[in-house]
Amino acid sequence: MNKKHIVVVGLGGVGGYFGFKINQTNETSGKYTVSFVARGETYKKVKENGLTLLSPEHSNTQTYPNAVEENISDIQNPDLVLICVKEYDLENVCKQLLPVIHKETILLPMMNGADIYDRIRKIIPEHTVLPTCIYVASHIKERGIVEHKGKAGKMIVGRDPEHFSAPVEWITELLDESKIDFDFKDNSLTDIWTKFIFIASFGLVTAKHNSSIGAVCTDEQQKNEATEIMKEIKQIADKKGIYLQEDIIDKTFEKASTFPFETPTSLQLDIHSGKKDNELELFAGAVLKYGAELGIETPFTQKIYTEIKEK
Ligand SMILES: NC(=O)C1=CN([C@@H]2O[C@H](COP(=O)(O)OP(=O)(O)OC[C@H]3O[C@@H](n4cnc5c(N)ncnc54)[C@H](OP(=O)(O)O)[C@@H]3O)[C@@H](O)[C@H]2O)C=CC1
Ligand SMILES: CC(C)(CO)C(=O)C(=O)O
Repeated sequence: MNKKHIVVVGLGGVGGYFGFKINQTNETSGKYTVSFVARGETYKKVKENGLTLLSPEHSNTQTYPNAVEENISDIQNPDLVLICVKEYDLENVCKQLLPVIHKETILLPMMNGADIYDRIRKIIPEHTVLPTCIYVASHIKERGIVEHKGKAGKMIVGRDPEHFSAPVEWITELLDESKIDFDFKDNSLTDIWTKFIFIASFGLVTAKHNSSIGAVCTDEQQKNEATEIMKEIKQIADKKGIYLQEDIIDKTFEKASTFPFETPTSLQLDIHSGKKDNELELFAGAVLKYGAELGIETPFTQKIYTEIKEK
């Protein structure tokens, strides 16, 4: 039997952490074929030196996949594609994947955001897409070198609602063998939206004020702004039939208060470091789009979206 071909697209914080784990296990077992897709400087570095992960979980920091590709078009017969890019690269990646995937290829987006499944579906309508929620704290230290801090990363992977019976057992086996902490659920949407309500509200408010998670929990104005954004997201989830706890807003503040006071959010860091791209559309754009589609007013998200855009 042919080995399953696993492709990791994007070797940043997420792809560099989870892709490393899958590949390092496979270097010993040889059970799968693993390819990494990276671009520019990252491609050159990983092709030359392998992928480096600095993490308390791995004493051997290097891993070398079966192939490193610079272009998605060079991938052949992928069985599983881990999409590990920021939201602003998603459509571009999906358009390039469409001609290289085969009928049975499964797509596993490892990204934040409530609308990722819908956005992939628009470009890739037929294939199995497993909606997934990711928890990890990892970032690019240098091209080809990813640093992971804190708790072990975790994935909550769900069945595709449109391909509920797609054979995914081999994927859970792969994650198990790779010693990745994961839950597999029939429906992962509650997990995805529970994380979304947190990162969207805290991301937007910290980005507006260049503050911190602690400041959003304690400053009256910031707390109020985050609360109003969460209310809008809760209404959207309700209308979409996605279950969120009734006291999700209190629960979200409780969770946020367990973070060190000064913790920044990724959206805030991206906006205030003047990076060319950021995930504002992922956090606010999605709320505005769903609000308009479902006839739900989203004035607080609209206001903060405009304020951040004007920065
Ligand atoms: N990092 C974290 O701790 C967490 C991140 N997330 C979410 O996960 C998603 C991924 O984030 P993260 O890994 O941090 O992002 P990064 O920016 O660290 O990594 C994304 C990588 O994808 C690469 N990439 C983009 N397009 C292509 C392409 N066409 N071909 C090859 N490589 C490509 C980028 O390349 P280049 O460098 O050239 O731009 C970059 O290296 C986001 O939605 C984020 O919000 C969720 C939980 C935690
Ligand atoms: C947990 C949190 C909100 C802070 O780092 C995050 O994951 C993010 O900003 O993307």
